[in-house]
Amino acid sequence: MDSSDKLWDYVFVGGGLSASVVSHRLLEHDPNLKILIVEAGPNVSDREDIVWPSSTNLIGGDFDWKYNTTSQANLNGRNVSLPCGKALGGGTAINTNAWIRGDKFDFDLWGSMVNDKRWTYEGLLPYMRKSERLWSDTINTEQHGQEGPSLIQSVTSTNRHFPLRSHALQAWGEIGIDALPHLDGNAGNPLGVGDLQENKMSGRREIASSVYSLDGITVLTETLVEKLVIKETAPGQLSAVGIKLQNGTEIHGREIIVSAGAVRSPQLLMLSGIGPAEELAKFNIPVLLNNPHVGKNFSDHSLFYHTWRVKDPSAGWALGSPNALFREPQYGWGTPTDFVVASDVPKDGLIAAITEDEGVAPEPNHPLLLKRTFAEHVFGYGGAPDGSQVTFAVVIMLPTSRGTVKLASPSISDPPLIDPNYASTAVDRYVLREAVKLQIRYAGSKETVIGREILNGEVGAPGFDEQFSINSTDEYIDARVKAGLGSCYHPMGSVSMGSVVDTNLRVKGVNNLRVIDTSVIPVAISGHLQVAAFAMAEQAAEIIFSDR
Ligand SMILES: Cc1cc2nc3c(=O)[nH]c(=O)nc-3n(C[C@H](O)[C@H](O)[C@H](O)COP(=O)(O)OP(=O)(O)OC[C@H]3O[C@@H](n4cnc5c(N)ncnc54)[C@H](O)[C@@H]3O)c2cc1C
Repeated sequence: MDSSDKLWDYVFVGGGLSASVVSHRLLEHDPNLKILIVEAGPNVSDREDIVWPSSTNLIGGDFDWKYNTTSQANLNGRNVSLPCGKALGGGTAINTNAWIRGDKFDFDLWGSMVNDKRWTYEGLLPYMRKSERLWSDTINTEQHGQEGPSLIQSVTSTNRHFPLRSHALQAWGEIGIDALPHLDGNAGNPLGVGDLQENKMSGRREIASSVYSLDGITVLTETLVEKLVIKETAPGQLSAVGIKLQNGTEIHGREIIVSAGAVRSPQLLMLSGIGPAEELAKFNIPVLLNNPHVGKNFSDHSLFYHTWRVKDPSAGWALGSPNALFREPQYGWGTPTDFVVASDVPKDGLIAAITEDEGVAPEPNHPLLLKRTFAEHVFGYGGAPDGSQVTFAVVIMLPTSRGTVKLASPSISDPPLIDPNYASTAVDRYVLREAVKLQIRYAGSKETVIGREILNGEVGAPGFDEQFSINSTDEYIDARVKAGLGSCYHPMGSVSMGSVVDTNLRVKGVNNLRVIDTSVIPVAISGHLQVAAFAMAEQAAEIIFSDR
């Protein structure tokens, strides 16, 4: 088949999560549509090292773009590794499968920012439900779907009953964080303790391009799109008419949909002449549309790990210990933890941090002062091969730091310059410090059963002589965070709705061109982006269809 012969109805640039959902739904609406997806990576849906539990070919493997950020000023100048999926299904081919929706408030802020109710929580809820098939038909039924393509398992539905589960729950309660109703963190208010949920079927990976079948859609894999073909179709009227592949082939379509992810979508727009004029001028790219917002407003959730010693490894608390329980296969079916825990931060310190960032004290109705999810905590049982350690991860869920995606060269062969600008605000540094302090109270104080009975101090980190303890100073915690903070693999916001695309996901100023992926999300979402991305793509398909 020569894909350059036809006039396609829809041409997708990138065959990741969003493209899989939108293209599948479009064809479902109208089976006569001619749809093409061009994806840089291969189809990995049958590879055992991808779909089976305990796969190791994920981060840093064959289907990871293996990006690095620019030197991060607030992280000792480190270049931070930022993995992204390079395969049909995109991130869902290598991601960790955590199914975490986030806070209702974040979506409502998105909707109010762009003045369109479709992007509020209530507006997206039908699509969150449409995308999922929850294992339970009794938990929060008005919040969850039962018929969607993505099967959602939980740590309890898969019978992973870790030996520390009741201790872990008790310990959170002892420091003031209570269990959520039905232990369900995916009902709009995740503040509290919820069971881990994952888009997996008994451990088997649910790649978006498999669960949303692409039968009937033409897919070119291992093919890089170099740029979009944009023409002046009438005086002052720009229209996307096709794409150009790296091998020089031009392909034409009635509508072009860029779904290359939050790192590559802004790059493709800029290489095609849409972006900040001064950026394009650096590489002699003719400016078709000067939009200074392309590549701005970029953010990522960040992740910090620390490890704690188990007092008595022979007690069999952690993976790797001789505990026979862990030989049961289901313990390899997902992340070894019981709970995903979401917390707010103390507001006094937050007010000081906002004042430092914004130059004035915040009004009482400042959005950050509401009770919201700022941090997420995951206490994990896979710390050491002999079961002698457990891990603690904190994720900064509501970053206020904003960075950029800029061109490194005029060639698609070079990844762009990726600068999430981690921990550049006083708010983010404060949240990190407070979240780590909470975890130290949980793991290293007499306040909790875990600190009293199970653990025996923190392991520490290379280059530091002391370990975390309840006596750790702010300076020490900050230094550890600077040395250890990494990406949580959730780039977003670089082609923002409102400033680059409209609320129908059309690129402002160019006909027949949309962007649909996490780059359009204009605010930080305190979920792990998959849920938001699936719901956004489900809604996008309906918007496209009703625009026809
Ligand atoms: C290691 C890792 C772990 C993660 N863990 C989780 C998790 O546990 N829970 C969660 O909710 N989210 C997780 N995520 C994030 C989630 O997978 C992403 O947010 C999601 O996949 C984004 O969807 P998207 O459609 O925006 O882009 P993607 O799914 O990334 O798709 C973009 C596609 O475009 C292709 N592409 C890019 N440029 C070109 C080009 N020039 N030509 C052709 N094709 C191109 C890419 O190869 C890719 O396939 C994780 C991500 C990673 C990488």
